[in-house]
Amino acid sequence: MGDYVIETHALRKEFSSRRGGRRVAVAGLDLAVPEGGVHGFLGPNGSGKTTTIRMLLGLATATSGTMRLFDTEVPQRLPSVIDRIGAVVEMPKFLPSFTGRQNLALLARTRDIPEERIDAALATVGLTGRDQDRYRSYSLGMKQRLAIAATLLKQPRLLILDEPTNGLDPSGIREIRDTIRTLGEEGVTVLLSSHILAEVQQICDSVTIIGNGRMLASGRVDDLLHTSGGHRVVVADPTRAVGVLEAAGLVVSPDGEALRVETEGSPEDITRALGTAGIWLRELTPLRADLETVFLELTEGEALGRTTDPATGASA
Ligand SMILES: Nc1ncnc2c1ncn2[C@@H]1O[C@H](COP(=O)(O)OP(=O)(O)OP(=O)(O)O)[C@@H](O)[C@H]1O
Repeated sequence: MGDYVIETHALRKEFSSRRGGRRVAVAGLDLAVPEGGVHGFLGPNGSGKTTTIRMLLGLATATSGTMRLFDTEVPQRLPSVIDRIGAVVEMPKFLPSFTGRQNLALLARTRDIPEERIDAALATVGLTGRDQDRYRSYSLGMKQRLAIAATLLKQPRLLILDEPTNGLDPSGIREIRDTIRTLGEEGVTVLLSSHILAEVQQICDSVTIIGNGRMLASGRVDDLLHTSGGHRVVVADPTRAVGVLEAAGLVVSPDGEALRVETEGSPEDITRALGTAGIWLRELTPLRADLETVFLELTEGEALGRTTDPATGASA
């Protein structure tokens, strides 16, 4: 305890379904988010990310389980830690005819926050220079960054962002990514939920991958990617090489002009087998699995949502 900014234990959330059964949105989730850096909270659509975030923020009631933020039990003691937490769960309502800066100034005044913080917040999200434009002229990405700037006014130690890149074009995604990376480097702990791995892989230090409300994997991105993705092999005679490699007990598949030797084969196994048969390598390249591949393997076959029969409790 104490090393994690967010901890949940056996967290569960059930909704009543229209058929009178129960829909299990979060099914016994143990989440542990270390302090500092960017933590990806990843899972397919409907896997329970938003529901978990809403429970952490006291916006939804857990059916059972426990949650701690900054080592403090929530929702019971949420008021004592809420000042340290910023969250963008849905787009806040800004005044369209006000500029970005005026919107922030209004928020600062109503929340009794020194207006001097506005410049820093705008700079962190990369809106300096566009702050005098009216909100209604902002692109979706700029609106999203202004929403983040608004939460930065209270200088949070934990920032929770629910799918901040949803609906953005590639340049908008890049801008949000840069903003989040900056925050992580400044020592803020960022919980970043997403269902698109490729978007977040570069900026996450650690991740939790969920499916159907359950944890499928968690840890440092480097460790999750450690599993080799096999090897690419190029030889003059691939047909003969396939026979030789398979005879050595390796799993081989064609990969364009090359061959792909699956994860079990070490570089030594491959070179030994081919060399013994007088086949000389032109190329041997380790294939590094990316987070998207790990994610797809883990979430493959995960049905979205789950309903239990009210009488038997069995999954339907
Ligand atoms: N208010 C609600 N009433 C009934 N069911 C709900 C409610 N909110 C969420 N659910 C269900 O709970 C499950 C998890 O939804 P949730 O929104 O938490 O997933 P998510 O991982 O955030 O998905 P997305 O990436 O699409 O936002 C889904 O099956 C959803 O339909």
